[in-house]
Amino acid sequence: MRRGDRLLAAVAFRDRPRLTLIVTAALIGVAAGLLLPGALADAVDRAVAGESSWPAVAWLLAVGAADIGADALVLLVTARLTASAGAWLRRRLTRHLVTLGTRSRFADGDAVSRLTGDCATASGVTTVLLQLVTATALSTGAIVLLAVLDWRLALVFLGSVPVAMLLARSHLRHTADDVLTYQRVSGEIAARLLDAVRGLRTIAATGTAGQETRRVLRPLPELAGAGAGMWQTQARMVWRAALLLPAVELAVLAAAGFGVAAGRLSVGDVLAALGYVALGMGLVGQIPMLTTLARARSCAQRIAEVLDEPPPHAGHSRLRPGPGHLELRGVTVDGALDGVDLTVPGGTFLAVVGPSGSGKSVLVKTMGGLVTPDGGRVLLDDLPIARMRPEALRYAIGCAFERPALLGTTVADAVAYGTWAGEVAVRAACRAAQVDDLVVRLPDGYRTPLARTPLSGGEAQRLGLARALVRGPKVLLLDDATASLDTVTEARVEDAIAHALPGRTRVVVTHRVATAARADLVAWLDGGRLVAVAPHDVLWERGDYRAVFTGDES
Ligand SMILES: Nc1ncnc2c1ncn2[C@@H]1O[C@H](COP(=O)(O)OP(=O)(O)OP(=O)(O)O)[C@@H](O)[C@H]1O
Repeated sequence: MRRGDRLLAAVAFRDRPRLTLIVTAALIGVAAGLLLPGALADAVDRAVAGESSWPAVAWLLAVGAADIGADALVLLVTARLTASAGAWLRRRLTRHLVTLGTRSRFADGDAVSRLTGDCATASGVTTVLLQLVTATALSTGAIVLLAVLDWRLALVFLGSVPVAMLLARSHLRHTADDVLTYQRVSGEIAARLLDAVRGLRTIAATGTAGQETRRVLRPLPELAGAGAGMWQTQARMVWRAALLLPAVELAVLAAAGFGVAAGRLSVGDVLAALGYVALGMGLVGQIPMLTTLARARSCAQRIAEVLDEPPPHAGHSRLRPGPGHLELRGVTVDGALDGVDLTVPGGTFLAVVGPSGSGKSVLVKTMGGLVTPDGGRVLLDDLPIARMRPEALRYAIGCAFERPALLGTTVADAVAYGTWAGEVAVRAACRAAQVDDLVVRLPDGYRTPLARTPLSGGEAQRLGLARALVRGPKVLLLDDATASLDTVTEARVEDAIAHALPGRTRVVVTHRVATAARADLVAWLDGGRLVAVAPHDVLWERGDYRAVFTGDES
């Protein structure tokens, strides 16, 4: 069984009480539907014979009411079931995507389209299956009842079955490719759109709105082609089915006419036979539902693809007491780092320097457990960080980035993000990050919504820094996290951090010579390899080290 089909089965069977209610109501609906033609025939025959038809009419009304009531109940409950299934799928997918984090191989827009469109379509599977199963039960029951009425009529009706099967086969064959193409291209357009939205500033600055619109919509003809293909197949199916029904009705009616002439059938029986034919042909009318089922299956497969991505291995060890001693042993990240051995004693201020693309960011992300090395290990106080509980790791190692994403509703939320930090701790962190003055001047201070807080690059960086400090980590990793600050503010931030979190290990990626000069040690990277680890003054003797900052080896 495909993984997507197993997911659909889980969607269909997850709410057993509601499903039981729907199946019961559907069974009542099917029974009532099958009884209806017989009840009608009985009422008509009694009326034609001049007998009292009240009991038959009452029965007919009761069966009709049961049919309508059951259908209404099925509709109501399946709507709720579909809504809760959609929410369940979205919760699972969101949780998994967030857990995968930067390891996710799915483009953002593609992930969004799976989360919105695919979840919505897949969650409708119960309705689709129910309609198909109900139609099959009604058709089968109708053929049996037709045979009970007169086996000749059933034989005439069964003549239409091969035609109906051919219709279904041709329908499925034509829609399968279109369905897959439609889903794939929708994801592609969503991914392109998300890139464009992220780059709106650049698009405005470069005056490329038209060009970008064309780029986003380039796959549109393919999407339109697949969409039109699906509709054409659907339309073809509908008119073929619409031709088949009267043809079969006419054939059965003719056969029933002979039955009446031969005295085997009454007028009411002819009416009943026509009712059974309509019910029997109901399955043909449901053939387009096979397209919906195919779409639900391919959507579920796309969701399952994400859920099948193995989440990062989560360790179980608690934090080991220690000064924040970091050690990298033979750390290799394919394409970025090549067997890096580095020891950062607890409490050290380490600057990481090197030319652009030398692997500085990847190095600190590996130290923080944000990038899993392809080889080697990172140890914090002699414990591999891969074995640490994720929540312990996040409190032990604080990370701040060059372009922090500030998450949360208010400024205070953004700083306390992911912690239980109260107002006092949030303010202390903001003071250390030299951003408290700015926040208290906002209209509602720390309660100002982020959406109403226009921030410069440096201000956002300082809030990102405060978010790392609020956890009181024993290791602080700053990946160009103060690059937008002027050198005076940057030095003030460094002093304030040293004062607020004394004795903590700090690893700072920097392009500034002044920062490297203030550090206890400098790790110099080039081409993913560690060139040297030494105090700045010692390294400054070397022309190639000076060239990292000045571009001039003399
Ligand atoms: N998670 C990753 N896995 C593998 N390679 C990566 C990863 N992230 C970045 N790279 C690659 O590693 C190389 C070094 O990137 P990195 O961002 O570490 O450079 P950097 O020294 O910080 O550069 P800059 O000073 O310009 O910010 C780049 O070629 C980049 O494409």
